[in-house]
Amino acid sequence: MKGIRMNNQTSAHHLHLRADDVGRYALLPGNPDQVASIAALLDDPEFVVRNREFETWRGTLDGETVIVTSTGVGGPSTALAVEELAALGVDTMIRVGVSGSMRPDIVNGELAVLTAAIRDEGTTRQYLPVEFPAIADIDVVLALRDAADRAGVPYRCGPAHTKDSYYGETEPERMPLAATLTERFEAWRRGGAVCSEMETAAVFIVGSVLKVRTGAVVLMWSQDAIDDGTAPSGDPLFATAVDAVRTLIGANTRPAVGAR
Ligand SMILES: O=P(O)(O)O[C@H]1O[C@H](CO)[C@@H](O)[C@H]1O
Ligand SMILES: O=c1cc[nH]c(=O)[nH]1
Repeated sequence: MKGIRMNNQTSAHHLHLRADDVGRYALLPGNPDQVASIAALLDDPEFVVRNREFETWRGTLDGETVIVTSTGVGGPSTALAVEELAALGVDTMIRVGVSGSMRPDIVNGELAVLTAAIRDEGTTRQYLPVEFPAIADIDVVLALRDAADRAGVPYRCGPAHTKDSYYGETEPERMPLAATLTERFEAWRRGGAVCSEMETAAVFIVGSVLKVRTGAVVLMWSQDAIDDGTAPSGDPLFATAVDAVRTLIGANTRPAVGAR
């Protein structure tokens, strides 16, 4: 397999997936515990394989194979998941995650359709200079926005803040760099970031480099919910992501930027 390490020439080094396990479409939650719940919305869901933080289930939508693979937390594991899936033939990937809202008016459980990501992390700097924007594919964004409309859930569209340190975001005052973290977070907020999370920049930048389509939809915890631990339901998030994949399958288009 070109470009990635394989185990005995058969399965991808980290995901343990083979080319005939996958189709063109993948949903990418961070959390392995969410994979089966998302796959349950596909036809004929079945467990495929698990290695490390990477659990994969497979099903179909309108006859097309769709896989659900967890990426784990953060850029490094997410980047290698995108790399291995792209090498196996997946050309459309949607992150399905959880985030903290960055605006006081956002209600616990609103969704965010992410159009871009602030690259406040380290992984993507090993792919492209920071001047290169981490942006989603336009067709994936529109499919997600239409799906959120159909789901009838409140949602925002805009950029995410992607970082490496969860506690640097949620408890910056504890960090030696407290003043810098707080000042930068306020700048992201004033620039229009809707939420903060840990994987989207890697999905978008590695997707750009590998010429695959990417997008992301995330559930937003309100600031109060982050403080008191009130988890919003994941059901509208999962339904929106799966509905968007159905739209993209129906359109049957391929990534617009270059053929691999
Ligand atoms: O629920 P997931 O997709 O893992 O997303 C969020 O949750 C984790 C932090 O608790 C980070 O991975 C962050 O991006
Ligand atoms: O505030 C939050 C909530 C979930 N995930 C994050 O990365 N940050």
